[in-house]
Amino acid sequence: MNSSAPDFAGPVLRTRDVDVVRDGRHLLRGITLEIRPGEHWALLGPNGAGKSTLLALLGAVSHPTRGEVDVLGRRLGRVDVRELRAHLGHVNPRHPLRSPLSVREVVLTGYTNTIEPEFHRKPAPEALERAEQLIDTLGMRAMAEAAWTTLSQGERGRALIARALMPSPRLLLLDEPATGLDLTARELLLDSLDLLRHQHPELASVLVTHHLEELPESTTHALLLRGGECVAAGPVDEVMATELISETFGHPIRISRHEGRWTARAAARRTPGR
Ligand SMILES: Nc1ncnc2c1ncn2[C@@H]1O[C@H](COP(=O)(O)OP(=O)(O)OP(=O)(O)O)[C@@H](O)[C@H]1O
Repeated sequence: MNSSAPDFAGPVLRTRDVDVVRDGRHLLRGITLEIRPGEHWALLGPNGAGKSTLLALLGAVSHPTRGEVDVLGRRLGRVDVRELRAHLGHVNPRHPLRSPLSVREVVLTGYTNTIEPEFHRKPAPEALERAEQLIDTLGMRAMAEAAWTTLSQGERGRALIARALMPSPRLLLLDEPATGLDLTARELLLDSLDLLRHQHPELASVLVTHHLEELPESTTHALLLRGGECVAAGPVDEVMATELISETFGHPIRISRHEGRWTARAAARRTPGR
C-alpha cells in the first residue's frame, strides 16, 4: 500500500513563476507559492479566476506551461505523477461511484484508491481501524451502514473526505466542498475539517471556494486569484482584508471576521427606489 509518504521535510508544495497557457490564453500567470505542513490554505477568486486550473497543478493532475511545480519535493515533469498522487488526498465532488456501497465501504476504497472495492482482497486490519477513526472524525458514525446512493450531497462530501484521508496523505485538496450544501450540512463539514486539522497537525490542505462564509476557522493562509494572477498570498490576517478582497472580486466588498469565521457583503448599498 502507499501509506508511506516520501521521506522529506521541506514544503509540501512549491510553485515558482508558474504560467499555464491553453489555446494561446494565459489561465495562470507568474504564480509563486509555498505550502508547508500544518498550513491550511484558502484559494479564493471569482468565476474563471483560475482556481481549478491551479488546483489541478497542485494535485499533479496537469503540468505548467512554464515555471516549476514541486509536490512533496518532486518536480512535476520529472516524476511518475501516479506515484505522487497516491500521497495526495484529492476530493472530487463528482465521484463516479454508481453502486450502493455503504459509507464504510466507500471510505475503505480510499485505501486502494479505487472506485469500487477490491472484493477479492480482505481489507487489512489497519485499514479497517483507520476507516472507523475517519468515520468518527467526519461525523458519519450514525450512517456508516447507509448506502452511498441514498446519501445527501453533504453526507457524500464528508464520506469522500474520509475516503481521501485513508492513505494518510500529506496534502488534502478540496474543490468547493461546501457548494450546494444547506446551512447545517455546511457547518457540519466545516466542523469536521477543523477537527481533522486538529487531529492531524502535519496535514496541509488547500480549499477552493468563491465564498468567504465557506472557510473553516482553522484556515491559516489565503491566496487570492483574479484573471489568472495572484492578487495576494500569505497568512489570513494579512490577506483577508477588505481592499484585497474587493480588488479580487472587482467590487467594493466589506469583510468581517467573527469568532474565527468570515462574512462578506457589498460595501456600498444603493438606497431602495433610487
Ligand atoms: N483547456 C482550456 N482551454 C482554454 N481555456 C480554458 C481551459 N480550461 C479552462 N479554461 C478557462 O480558464 C479560465 C479559468 O478556469 P478555471 O476553471 O481554472 O477557473 P475557476 O476559478 O476554477 O472558475 P469557477 O469558479 O467558475 O469554477 C476560465 O475562463 C476557463 O474558461
